[in-house]
Amino acid sequence: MLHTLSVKQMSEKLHAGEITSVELTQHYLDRIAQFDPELNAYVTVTPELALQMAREADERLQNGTAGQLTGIPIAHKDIFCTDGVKTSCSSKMLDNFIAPYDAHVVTLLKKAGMPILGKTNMDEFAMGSSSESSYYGPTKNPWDLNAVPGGSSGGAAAVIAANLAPMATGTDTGGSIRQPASFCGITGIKPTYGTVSRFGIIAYASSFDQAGPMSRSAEESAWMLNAMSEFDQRDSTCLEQERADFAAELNNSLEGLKVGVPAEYFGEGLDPEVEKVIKDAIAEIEKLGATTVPVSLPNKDLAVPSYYVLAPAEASSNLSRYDGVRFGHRCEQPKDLEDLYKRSRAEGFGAEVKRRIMVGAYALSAGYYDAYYLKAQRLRRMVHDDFTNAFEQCDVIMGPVAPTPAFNIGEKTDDPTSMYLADLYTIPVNLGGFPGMSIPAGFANGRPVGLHVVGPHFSEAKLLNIGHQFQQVTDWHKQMPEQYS
Ligand SMILES: NC(=O)C[C@H](N)C(=O)O
Repeated sequence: MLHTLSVKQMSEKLHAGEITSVELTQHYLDRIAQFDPELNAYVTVTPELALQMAREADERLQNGTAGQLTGIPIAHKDIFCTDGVKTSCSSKMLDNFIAPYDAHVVTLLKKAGMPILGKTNMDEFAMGSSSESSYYGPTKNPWDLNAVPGGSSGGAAAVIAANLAPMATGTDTGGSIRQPASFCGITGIKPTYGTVSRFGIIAYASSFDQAGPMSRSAEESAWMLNAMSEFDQRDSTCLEQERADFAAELNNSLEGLKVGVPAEYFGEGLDPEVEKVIKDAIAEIEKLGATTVPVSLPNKDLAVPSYYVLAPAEASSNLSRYDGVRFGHRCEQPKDLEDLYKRSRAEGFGAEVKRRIMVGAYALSAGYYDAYYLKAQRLRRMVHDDFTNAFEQCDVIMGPVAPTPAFNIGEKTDDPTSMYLADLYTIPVNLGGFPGMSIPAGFANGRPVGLHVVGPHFSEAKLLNIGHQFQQVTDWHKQMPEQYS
């Protein structure tokens, strides 16, 4: 079965001429047609584009200009602008938006020769942790159709878990790559802020937004991150630095690695089964030569409140461009300009997006700025400093990605605060701009659990090295839900 091969095996077969990219791509398109109506992981499927790109990839494979990922199909989160293809951010607001250009990430992955299967479902404008706030309805978790896949990159995680794409792009503002990766039993890494260009990624909270790869294994994510990161002057926060090889350290030994274990990540609210999976995974890493040291992240509890002032504040500004005039949803027969703005926005945005715009606009309003926004910025610095202090005693920090395995569809939709707390361990990492990775580490109540590995700025290669070594001695990343294997 083609879809059960690793990307490495697919690549070898493509290069050896044993399979063609057209065959591989068609195989995934057939699976999408068969399984996606139930999972709802794709917002748009692009068969003609996929096959056209697959034919081009086959030419490159034949004429010797193909790279490692040439011919491997990919799915893009519907937050990445894709030239000529609907880019909705899972919002009614952009339901009619055909992007006129590619995001830089999309350009780079096109250059790598990866045929685009389609665009994946997500929480509307990336605001959520369950992919339930999508205008197109919730995505289901392939491991259990009653469960959410996590969010906001829930569609991306689900397509990999269900073998409806071997690789996918995601974005992570407060946990949106790592938490769905954990919930769906796949690997995902959020790189250091500034590693991947944000050009052409629909902006949510610009000082946090960062794109990254999602795949089955750490090795595959390393290859994909190599292909998608390159300095881009169109994003002023994109780091101008020498291009790193994120796969360079994959085979290094973990002998002597110092793993920081923060007590605060194992406290109240952590599901005991998740705790056991994480402790067992850390023990496995110790067997590979690592040692653990207790570290402290005393300001952990300030992270969620700080984020939920700053992210909505940035969002209220970023989303002001959707006014029914330039692009996006426009209401029918407006009475006047004010009516046009009001009704277009009222009709185009869903409840969670409206909630955040209101919170953000309030936090930024005259007289409240110091009390909320400025204070939240100070907390952000304190959370950042917790990590830099901890990294003086250890190389990386490990803990759970989320306090629970995937929850049920509908379980948290009426309680935003409990939804926000699903990102309790991931958000602090975004506040500091650090890289963080989720790797499959086991199951709790039959649902996947990810191990969270966080490192200092620019330590992606080390994180992927840890992931790869762990995946040499475990097979959690190879497990597939029975009906999709
Ligand atoms: N976008 C993200 O990283 C997800 C986060 N749960 C949020 O709603 O902001």
